[in-house]
Amino acid sequence: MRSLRGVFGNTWLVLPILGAVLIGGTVYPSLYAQRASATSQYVAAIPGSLGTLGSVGSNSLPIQTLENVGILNIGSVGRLNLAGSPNEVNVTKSPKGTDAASSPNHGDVDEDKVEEANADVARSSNEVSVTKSPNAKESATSPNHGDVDENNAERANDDLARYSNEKRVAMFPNGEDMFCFQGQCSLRRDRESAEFPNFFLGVGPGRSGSTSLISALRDHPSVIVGDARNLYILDKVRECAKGQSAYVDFFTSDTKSKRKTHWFGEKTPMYSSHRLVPFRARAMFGPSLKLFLTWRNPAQIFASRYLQLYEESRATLKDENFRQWADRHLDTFRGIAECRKNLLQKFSLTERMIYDSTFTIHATAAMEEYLVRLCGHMGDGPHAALEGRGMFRRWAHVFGKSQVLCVDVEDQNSRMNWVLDRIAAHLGVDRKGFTDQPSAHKRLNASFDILARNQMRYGSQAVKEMWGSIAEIQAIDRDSLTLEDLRLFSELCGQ
Ligand SMILES: Nc1ncnc2c1ncn2[C@@H]1O[C@H](COP(=O)(O)OS(=O)(=O)O)[C@@H](OP(=O)(O)O)[C@H]1O
Repeated sequence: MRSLRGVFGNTWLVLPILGAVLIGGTVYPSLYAQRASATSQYVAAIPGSLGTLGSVGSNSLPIQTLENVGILNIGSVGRLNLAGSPNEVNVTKSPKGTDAASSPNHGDVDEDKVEEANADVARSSNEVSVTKSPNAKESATSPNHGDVDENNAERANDDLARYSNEKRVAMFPNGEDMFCFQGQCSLRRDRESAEFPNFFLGVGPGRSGSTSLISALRDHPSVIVGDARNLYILDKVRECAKGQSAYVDFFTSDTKSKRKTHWFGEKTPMYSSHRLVPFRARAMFGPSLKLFLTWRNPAQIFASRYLQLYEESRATLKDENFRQWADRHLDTFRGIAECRKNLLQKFSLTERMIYDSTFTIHATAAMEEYLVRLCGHMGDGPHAALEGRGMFRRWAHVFGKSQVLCVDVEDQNSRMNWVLDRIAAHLGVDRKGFTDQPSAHKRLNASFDILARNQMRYGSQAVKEMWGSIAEIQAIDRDSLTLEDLRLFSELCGQ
């Protein structure tokens, strides 16, 4: 198995770090001090854990533990010499540079929330500012796009190194790991101390049937769904910092004792597009979190979204026809993808490699934080659909396949009782608690026809172009898939 060191081929960097840590941090005192301070964070986060965690901050960690806690692996990521790279990091702009560069994260819905989430990412990232591009006004608003100059690359490299040492994983004596991300550490799977010992999240893209899934879940007597429809917790650093207590206000009517026997959960489509959410969720709930990933053909998602905006929030469409609207988001998507690709190339990595089984989740988290800081992420739930079935790989990497259940909207449509069987098995709840539901048997691509009629207001050319956009969106998913992705998709979706 390739380790990160193997991937980067910089074993020589690891040895001094290991030496320094083992002799008590004399050569790399800051590394050691940071690790010790991270220990106090764990202690603060976990009531009653002082005794068990004391050893994490001691001066005599065995090598095995250092490997396990990720310090060596992550340390090696942090030491990569991005700043000293002979080639400057140039983020290629998408063809329609202005739109794409201005806002990697903009979405059509709830711009406030999206902006807040962006600001959170920027704040949490020590604000690596980017060199202003010719579209200065708009680029400047985004921490994430544009050309990255050498100083900033150097600062980013420092940030990555700091991240690597501060936000770690600790090992409990019994071999259980605890994952920390941005100061938030997962609690032990100790039912007494966790606010929500049994928690699930709906993390599928918007317009993929997430509301009907959550309604079915809400129906079960052992399942309690958050008060509001979309809770927007994990896309905000501020909320994540509260740990599981961030959720308490949304479940006001339910007592703490009920939380030990019932499943609690929420769905927020934004979680599918925010690249850091899987890591935050892992830190907040630990490895036992259950996930529901609703899936729908990305082109259908786009058609459904456009029509929803047309009905509910026409102003955000700025009178764009479907082609113009879709192009705007395709440009943003491609701009982000290009930016990530260029940065990853500096490390001789690809998207696929950082979600490969040879990468620890801690190393993937460090890399994602860095990429999100410089390149941004899609800012609206439905737009995550452009990532296509690759999204299954990301969630399975962070939680393991057994924690992720795919719910394809086509199955909700044609065999809902089969879907309910699977949901009950996934949560381990009594199947009889779900009311049998007739399948909807809606015409699933109805949105395309409705969209075509809608586009007539822009003329027949707009209808023709609409089909071009739809083909492009479908091609992104199709062309990026490997056999392995397809296998994972079939396995998780039960197909
Ligand atoms: N059972 C079943 N069969 C077929 N289609 C279904 C089903 N349940 C939900 N849907 C369709 O899913 C779309 C809404 O998805 P979401 O609930 O995820 O939307 S939202 O992001 O929360 O607003 C919306 O799609 P469109 O009708 O194409 O707009 C719903 O009709």
